Amino acid sequence: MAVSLWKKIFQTTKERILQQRRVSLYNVAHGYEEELIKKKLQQFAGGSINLSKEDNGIGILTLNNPQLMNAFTGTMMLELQEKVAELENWKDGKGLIICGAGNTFCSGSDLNAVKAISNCQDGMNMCMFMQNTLTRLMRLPLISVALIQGKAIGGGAELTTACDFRLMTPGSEIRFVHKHMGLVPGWGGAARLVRIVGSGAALRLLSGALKVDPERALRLGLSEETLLSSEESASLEEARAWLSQYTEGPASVIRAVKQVVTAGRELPLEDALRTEKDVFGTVWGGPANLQALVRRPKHK
Ligand SMILES: CC[C@@H](C(=O)O)C(=O)SCCNC(=O)CCNC(=O)[C@H](O)C(C)(C)COP(=O)(O)OP(=O)(O)OC[C@H]1O[C@@H](n2cnc3c(N)ncnc32)[C@H](O)[C@@H]1OP(=O)(O)O
Repeated sequence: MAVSLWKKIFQTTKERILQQRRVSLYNVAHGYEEELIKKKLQQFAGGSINLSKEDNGIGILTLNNPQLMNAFTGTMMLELQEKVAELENWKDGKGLIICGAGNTFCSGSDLNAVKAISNCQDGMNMCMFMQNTLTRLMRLPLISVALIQGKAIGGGAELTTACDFRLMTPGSEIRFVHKHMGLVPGWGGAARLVRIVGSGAALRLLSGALKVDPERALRLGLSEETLLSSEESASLEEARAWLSQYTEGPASVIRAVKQVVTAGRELPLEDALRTEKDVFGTVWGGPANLQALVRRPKHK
């Protein structure tokens, strides 16, 4: 009886949480025309988004367009959406590291593509497309890290704010250059930056288009740690080691932890409490909990 009740709660909760996640930020009611912008973005090819899902539950998502400092072409934006959907369905996933090829992070939108979609309709549709995708990325039930090597510029800086944490290598830089492009962030970077560093610091970084080096990022709370190495593979190994401190344990529990924190961060208190109760119901009396009750670990 108890087991079947637990299973019913688990299934209902899982469906509700999944449903919440699948409701996009923008839809036709907002004038968003996804098929139109996907067709347009398809015209701007180049580069790729590579995803490696490892047995330890850590995914490595690589922005791969090093000739253009990993600038996002149209097809890379489409591939990012595909990879986020794949990660939403990766039940064993616990963590995610986002990095760029060629020892640099990302220099934002491909300016060649930006020129061709500079009209209002295409620009707004691209903005909503990327906000939908980065919001889904942010809400993945995985602990995500942006590994910033080299430059994270414009939309690249915005992408870092869609991750739970940022790690920077010596000499790397985050810079919201939008002002110099006659823009403001369009991929949700401003809204997320305010929540990370506060409105005062966000206003200074955006209005000054300030270069944020690792030391300034640490002071602002924008970066968790400055890694020791600036070498590409060594810094990735450091990032894996850093993330593994937080992803050790059953995937069901790590994913539940991210879900309750996402609820606490985004929902009004009473909704967050109800979501926490629902997520609690998916782990209480579950395999990991029952095994721990047998083991009786000492938390010294
Ligand atoms: C809504 C759009 C907005 C957003 O998404 O919010 C944006 O992101 S708009 C784009 C904002 N990004 C930029 O303006 C970055 C422009 N690039 C640079 O400032 C510099 O390239 C750099 C990133 C600081 C690196 O400088 P450096 O190390 O000196 O390399 P190069 O400048 O020589 O770059 C190598 C090569 O790559 C090309 N490149 C770099 N960034 C882009 C880009 N965003 N789009 C297209 N191409 C880019 C650069 O032109 C060089 O190519 P070649 O000239 O052919 O050698």
